[in-house]
Amino acid sequence: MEYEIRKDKKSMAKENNKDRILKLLKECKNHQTAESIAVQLNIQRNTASGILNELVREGIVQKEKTRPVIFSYIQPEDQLPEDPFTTFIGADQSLKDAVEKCKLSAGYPNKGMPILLFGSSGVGKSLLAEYIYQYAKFIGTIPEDAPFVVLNCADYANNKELLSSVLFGYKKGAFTGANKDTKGLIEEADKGYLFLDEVHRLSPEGQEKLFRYMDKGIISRMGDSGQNCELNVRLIFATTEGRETMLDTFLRRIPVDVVLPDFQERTLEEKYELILFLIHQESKTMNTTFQVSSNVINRLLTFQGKGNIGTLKNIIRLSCAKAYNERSKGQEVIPLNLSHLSSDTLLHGNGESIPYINEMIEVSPDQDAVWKISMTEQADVDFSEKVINDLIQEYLEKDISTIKFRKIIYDEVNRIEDIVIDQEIHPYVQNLYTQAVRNILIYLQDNYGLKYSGVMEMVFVKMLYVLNNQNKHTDDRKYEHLAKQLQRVMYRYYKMGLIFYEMLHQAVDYETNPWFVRMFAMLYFYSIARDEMDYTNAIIVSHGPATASSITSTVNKVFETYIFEAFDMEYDTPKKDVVKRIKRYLKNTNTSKGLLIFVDMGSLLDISEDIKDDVEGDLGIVNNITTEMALEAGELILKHEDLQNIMDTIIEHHVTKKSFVPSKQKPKAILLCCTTGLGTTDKMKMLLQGCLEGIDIDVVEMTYAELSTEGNRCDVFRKYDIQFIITTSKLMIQGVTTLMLNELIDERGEKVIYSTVGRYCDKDKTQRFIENIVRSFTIKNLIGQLTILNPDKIMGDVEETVSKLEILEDTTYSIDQKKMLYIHMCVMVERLILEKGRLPQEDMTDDLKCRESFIKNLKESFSVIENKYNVSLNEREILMIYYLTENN
Ligand SMILES: Nc1ncnc2c1ncn2[C@@H]1O[C@H](COP(=O)(O)OP(=O)(O)OP(=O)(O)O)[C@@H](O)[C@H]1O
Repeated sequence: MEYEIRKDKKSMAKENNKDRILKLLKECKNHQTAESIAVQLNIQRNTASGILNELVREGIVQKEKTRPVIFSYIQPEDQLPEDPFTTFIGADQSLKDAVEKCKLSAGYPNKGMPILLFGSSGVGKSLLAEYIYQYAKFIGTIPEDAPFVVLNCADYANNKELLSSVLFGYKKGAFTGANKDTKGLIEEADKGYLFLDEVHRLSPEGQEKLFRYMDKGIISRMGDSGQNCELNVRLIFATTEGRETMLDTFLRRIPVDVVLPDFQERTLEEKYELILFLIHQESKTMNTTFQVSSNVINRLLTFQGKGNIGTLKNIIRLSCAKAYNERSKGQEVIPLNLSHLSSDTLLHGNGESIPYINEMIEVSPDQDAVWKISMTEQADVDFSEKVINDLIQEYLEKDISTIKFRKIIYDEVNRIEDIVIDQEIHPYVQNLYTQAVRNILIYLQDNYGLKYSGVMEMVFVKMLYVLNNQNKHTDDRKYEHLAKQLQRVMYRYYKMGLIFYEMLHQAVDYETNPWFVRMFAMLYFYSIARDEMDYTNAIIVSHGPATASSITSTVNKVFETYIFEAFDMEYDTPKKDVVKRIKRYLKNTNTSKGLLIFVDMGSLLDISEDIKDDVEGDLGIVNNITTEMALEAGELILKHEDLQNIMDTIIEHHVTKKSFVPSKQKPKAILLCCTTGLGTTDKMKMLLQGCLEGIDIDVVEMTYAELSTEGNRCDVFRKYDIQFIITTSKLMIQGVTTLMLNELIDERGEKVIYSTVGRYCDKDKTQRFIENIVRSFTIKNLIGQLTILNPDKIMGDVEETVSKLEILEDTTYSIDQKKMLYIHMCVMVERLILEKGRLPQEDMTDDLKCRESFIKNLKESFSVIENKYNVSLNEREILMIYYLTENN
């Protein structure tokens, strides 16, 4: 209750401020800035700015983009009616291009330009058709009273004659029962719009008649071939089928087509807006306020089922009705939570990739545009391509110093920061992005020494919001080109930009402008990092896949800045290649304060001869690098000691400290996590242990349920230094790499093993470990090891079951999904035969109730195995299989 009261006060205060601002603007003749209004009314500047922008959107106030921006009241006679598309959700996001095309089509004179809308069922084709019609009225290409006629060709699919007569009309006597001349719908639509839905159902003769109209503007009624009637009808077509099912002659006549993406492909903000919009509609219908739990929103955001927005609308209707029915007498605010969603929806949305937000959202009938996320006018962000291009050129040609280079980048990044910083973000989206961005920044802090800051977090959150809502599409290729150029100059930051984007993509499915996001991240990190110009440059050259990088990441993290650069070398890299790499690095580096190189082999000490001419200041090389040495050097570098002193101190300390014993370390382990079935992890553990020949690493196991809920808070992370996790279902644990079982034998598995186990194991042992894995973890071998059944036979039967299931479910599983299904089902059959470890029945039944068709299909495809092995599936087993077909 306290929450509601607080919220009410807040919205009341907002209303109050809105009135006050409007009053002030009406009264004063001069233009006002957000700042001047804030001062006069004694309110926060960003509150004033938020409200002003809202008034701009409502068309009551206008804004001039001077610096600073000024606002003024628009006299009512000057206020324009609003473009109908402003209320079409997605018009400024994923449907932006589509809407532009619709506007073009509607704005075209005379018969307009016929337009064809493609999209799956329920994506909003009919709604968009109506919007096109409204827009044409709005811009005056059709009169206010123009008709809008809809015909769904599917309704007459079985009677093509009837369809033709409904569409084109008929003459008396044209067929039995035609007892008077009758107008067709196309005539009814004269001077307006005709919307033909499911147009692929129209017969070839019907299409011919349409072509005639489209080419010549005339039609003839059925049975009246002699007489033509001239019409002025604008056409909109829609189809759920692909382009390939339409006649070429038809497609040729339609200059504009539009594809509406599925719900799953919409931006996060757009999905959120759609959901809240639909709840708001229910709230208006029932005249009731709903208090929506964030769980509900999360589930709906990740809804994966068929039928798109149409289905979502039904789900929301049903849920609201259920919640409404359960209300107690006199209850004014009705909670809407997971218990109101159908179990089918619960299965189809998992909320997994969306960071968890614990917040209630109140939707009441009288709230105006409650769903609207874009609260301020969207800013356009863009890097000045020319500035950065010229800058890189100059820098590469050594015409400008690093300081100047950094300064210009700093200014450019600041310019963008200025644009985004006063964007007001919808709290829900803000929370989502903040969670994701925070995790990434902490990861970068832990691994690359990039100091986390709240301001940095806020800038990123706002920048992402702006990009996602940006009105214009930035040209990705432009950024690709810029980023590639910059990569040469600042590859460390390029790497961070890349990590930033990849992690963000995983966390919130972020897709818009990937290159821009990388660029911005890279430049931002670069611009706020400490000025490396002042320090001696320091690099570590070491053999082994990640020896140098592991030392540098420790040191950089301790000092919270990027002091050391790592050069990881293959064991057999020849000296001349080492020299080449260092020279390449030196080419773009200012070394006036000297260069310190740590190496791991005495033989590298004499590379000084090869590189001394490339270094401006002193050059020092020290052998036998250890983390302690690097830490000590890092400290001295930050104290601006000169290179000679740094070297003397290190050599003095570390020659005598040769026997330094590091603190006791946790045992290393690989963590196995399995949903496949009880006992499977045990066998996999043995298999993996067998591969580890002479490598001192434990293999530990955990259940998926515990690991996925507790994450890295699980005890196992306290006891062991977990190298990586092998899992059979998707899993993300902060700070630890996870490998899907099927990735273990891929290139990725090899990379992960090299960067973990390879760090402290010699090359031969690591290589042997990988080879053992590749040999042991083939599907056939796994099944042979995990079960006592004949692997060929059971695999054959399972393969048959899975392909039959694919046919019945009318789907194709990915190769990875299939691999997992094969392993799981084989192990399951054995479990069932032995009647041990049968998964418990309880709790899960509810979830399956609405999956009747899947249950039926699975049982049917499984019947071969059922009969042959005399086993049967309980509901929990079915659910496990269902999850594998859905989630991977
Ligand atoms: N952008 C949107 N904003 C608000 N509601 C929407 C939007 N898009 C779709 N809807 C709602 O979703 C439902 C389904 O949309 P619509 O009937 O237009 O889809 P369709 O593509 O024509 O589907 P079908 O091919 O099954 O006829 C409608 O109730 C519509 O109001």
